[in-house]
Amino acid sequence: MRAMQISHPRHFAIVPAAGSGSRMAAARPKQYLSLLGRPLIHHALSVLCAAPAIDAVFVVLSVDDTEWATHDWSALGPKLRPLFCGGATRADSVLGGLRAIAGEAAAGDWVLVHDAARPCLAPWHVDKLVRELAHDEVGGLLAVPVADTLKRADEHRHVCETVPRDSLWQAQTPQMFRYAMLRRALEGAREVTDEASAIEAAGLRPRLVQGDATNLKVTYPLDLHLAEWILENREGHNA
Ligand SMILES: Nc1ccn([C@@H]2O[C@H](COP(=O)(O)OP(=O)(O)OP(=O)(O)O)[C@@H](O)[C@H]2O)c(=O)n1
Ligand SMILES: C[C@](O)(CO)[C@H](O)COP(=O)(O)O
Repeated sequence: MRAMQISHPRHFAIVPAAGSGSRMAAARPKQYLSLLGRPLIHHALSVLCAAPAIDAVFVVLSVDDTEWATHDWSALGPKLRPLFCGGATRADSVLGGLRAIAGEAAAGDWVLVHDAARPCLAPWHVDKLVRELAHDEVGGLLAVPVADTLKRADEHRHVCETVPRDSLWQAQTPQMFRYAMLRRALEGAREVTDEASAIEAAGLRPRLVQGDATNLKVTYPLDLHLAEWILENREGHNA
């Protein structure tokens, strides 16, 4: 690891893409499902590679991934770097990616972790996150305020409580933290479903940067149709 860079940190994207997509129940991992004629993962990678603020985009693939090599990624340019070091969980995959780039990342460089399964990432999402967190001591994440009334269910799916939604947000990605801080946090907290949780477990408070609902995660089959609609109807149609 190099010395802390305070003045001009670089920005690296890490895209965990080593999941199996079990909830999608498709014949192949969801990151490779076709979305507007391209692998689903291609859409977010395209935005990240084109973002002026981002210096390199590391895709964390499963160790035995055989599909990556069957696609042509050349249109995305030289920033794109596959790493075959995915782990058993999302957190393991992200940590594997952080370890793999230890030789080139400095402690103070920013890392933006973005799910391969969020294909509707837009350039303005990245710009807003990077701009709003540029001078933040901790970092943070894109998120949207909860809009629905929330119910807690018992084991029979009867409502046992209405949970006040004030100050509740839904976490999205990218989640942006300093390299050394994020690596240390994930080394210490592996049972987490996002990077911010690891940072919180380390006693810090990530900042919430308001995104929007178009940056959805493709989890179930219906989400694929929603993603397609969003990309097709987005102003400027950057799909
Ligand atoms: N061992 C894992 C598990 C997940 N991911 C990645 O983390 C992101 C978010 O995870 P999720 O939506 O849960 O994807 P899957 O684990 O593939 O889906 P499921 O939970 O339905 O199996 C995805 O881009 C996925 O590829 C990963 O890199 N390594
Ligand atoms: C990181 C994330 O996308 C934020 O909403 C989410 O936590 C991933 O969770 P999953 O259970 O791995 O889908």
